[in-house]
Amino acid sequence: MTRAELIQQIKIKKSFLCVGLDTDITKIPEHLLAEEDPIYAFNKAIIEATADLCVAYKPNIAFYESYGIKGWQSLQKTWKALPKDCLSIADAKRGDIGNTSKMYAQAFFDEQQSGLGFDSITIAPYMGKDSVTPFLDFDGKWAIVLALTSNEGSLDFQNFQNTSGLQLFEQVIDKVNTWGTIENLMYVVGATRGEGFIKIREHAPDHFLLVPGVGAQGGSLQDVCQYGMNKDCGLLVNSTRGIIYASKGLDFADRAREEALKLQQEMEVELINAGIIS
Ligand SMILES: O=c1ccn([C@@H]2O[C@H](COP(=O)(O)O)[C@@H](O)[C@H]2O)c(=O)[nH]1
Repeated sequence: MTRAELIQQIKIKKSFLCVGLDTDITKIPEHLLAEEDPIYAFNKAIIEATADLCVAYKPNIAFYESYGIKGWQSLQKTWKALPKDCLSIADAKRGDIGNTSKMYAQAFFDEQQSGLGFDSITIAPYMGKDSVTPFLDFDGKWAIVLALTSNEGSLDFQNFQNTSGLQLFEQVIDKVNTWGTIENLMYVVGATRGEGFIKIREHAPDHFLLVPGVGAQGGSLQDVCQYGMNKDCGLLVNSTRGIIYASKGLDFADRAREEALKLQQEMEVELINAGIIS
């Protein structure tokens, strides 16, 4: 999916919601455990219940690879069930020396080789240029690079200042910007970082940001929009547990839809206030 197509979907759906698919078999409704592939059955129901309300889906790969071969099969079926008008994000946080990163990129992008053809993948940039650029060599695909994450531990390194007063996440963005473009690079910025978005936008005014941390982690959608939205919206705001685990009963998909709808409605207001839609 291109940047222009993503912006178009945001305008059509009046939403910049990304639904996380971190499917934990211990948290899904009991009646699904009788299914041949309970994880896929759960994901399919969530996708069908939310597809018109979101512009992206983000399976976190840990929740699939932890089940070995069966988990990868659930992931593949889930990826195939994702609507074509939504950006598919493999939240895999990969990155290694160049020839290994190339294999990771093939694993998630090259459908002919691996059976998976995600639109984008999250990348940990710690190993530098050769660990990131193999993901940028795939036409039409996106690398979503960790910049300022939502977790407590983000403060361990990401805020370190150099002698010019620039924090590490600012230096990361400045450097990574030189490897790609706003057409194939996004950054991860946690919704819990509020005013941190001001600095992020100084360094990446036009890039899309993938923003996890609303819902279960307590980040504020309003703050994210106030400090992080740009003229094209420039945001994909993710919620996972707050949507997919809204109920453990027979009504789980309906309750997931209700939670997604609440976020979509708040997003519509933000898009109208910013003059992006009318
Ligand atoms: O900084 C980051 C980067 C990634 N994540 C991932 O996003 C989702 C958040 O799930 P919630 O249930 O909505 O909290 C999850 O897959 C994380 O691994 C993040 O939270 N923060």
